[in-house]
Amino acid sequence: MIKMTKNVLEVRNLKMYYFTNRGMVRAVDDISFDLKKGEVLGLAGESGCGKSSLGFTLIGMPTPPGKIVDGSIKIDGREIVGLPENVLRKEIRWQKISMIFQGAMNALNPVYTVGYQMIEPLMYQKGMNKEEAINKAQKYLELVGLDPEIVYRYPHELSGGMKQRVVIATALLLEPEVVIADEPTTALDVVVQAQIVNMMKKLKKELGLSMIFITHDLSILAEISDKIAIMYAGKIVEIGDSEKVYYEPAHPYTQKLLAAIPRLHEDLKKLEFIPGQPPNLINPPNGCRFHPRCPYIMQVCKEQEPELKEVDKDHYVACWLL
Ligand SMILES: Nc1ncnc2c1ncn2[C@@H]1O[C@H](COP(=O)(O)OP(=O)(O)OP(=O)(O)O)[C@@H](O)[C@H]1O
Repeated sequence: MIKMTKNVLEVRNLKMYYFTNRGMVRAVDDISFDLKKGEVLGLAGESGCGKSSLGFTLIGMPTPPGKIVDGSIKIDGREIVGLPENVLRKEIRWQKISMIFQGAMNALNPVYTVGYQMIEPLMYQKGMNKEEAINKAQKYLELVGLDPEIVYRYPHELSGGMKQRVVIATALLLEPEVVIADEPTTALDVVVQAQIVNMMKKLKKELGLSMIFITHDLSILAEISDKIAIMYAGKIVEIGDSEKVYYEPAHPYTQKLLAAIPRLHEDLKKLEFIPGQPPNLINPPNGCRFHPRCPYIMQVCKEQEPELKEVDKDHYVACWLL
């Protein structure tokens, strides 16, 4: 039994902005949270709210023209903000924190075998010889439910679900403390999606994996997460125990987001949509960024930004109503 006590990841007041010709896009704007050993944090929010930007920032690789402008990211107690690229590459990325990129299964190189693509980091970062590296790659392929002989196959010989398992195995190869999975089930059919989610639950149990699972599909999050964080316009607006957030959402945005997903045994006519558009992150609204779309808007919401406040044990919400 893993004791869920130690924080493997501590993020404080993290800001990552894209410095574009049109202005500064505040994609990650003052984000703080902890991730404990063996815990899965589900991260959800509408398209464009900054989920992938946060993922790339956490592995120390904001996409240009993005830059970390403030804050701290500690992995296993070690600060990684400000580390030079060569140190990040040698000691942190893939070894301490890795990422399953959105759409990575379609980015496998068609001209190399699966094994060739998997063993490179083992040989260059861990100094293994080819045989040792192939053995390790095979062990990880087995772990994700694939035939180890797949190391000798080419990507085009595999189905989408198999390719996604290869990508997941590759992200785990250097035994990182934290894995960020960015929409790992999107683009797969629902049966394969369920298989991948089950496999990831198994990995979490067997390896004590700490994971950030990014998706806009809240029903998947409830299935896999211990904790859920809801992002809106570059900020976390609600974070807490997954059951609490899913069944007793406290932020009006989370409530709207959950009302917008179809659930079994419920009248489809009751499905809601969230009126309005997510804001432009170059000029986000003053006060609470959700106020122009919120049904409960008050004067204070237009003027002052609400901080995350503990509304229940380990359940934090940024809203003036609470
Ligand atoms: N390289 C970039 N340069 C400038 N702006 C960017 C860049 N990448 C993302 N953005 C902007 O940052 C904001 C957050 O985007 P991001 O892709 O992180 O959101 P997301 O929640 O992951 O969306 P999705 O669910 O569609 O992947 C958006 O306004 C987006 O347009």
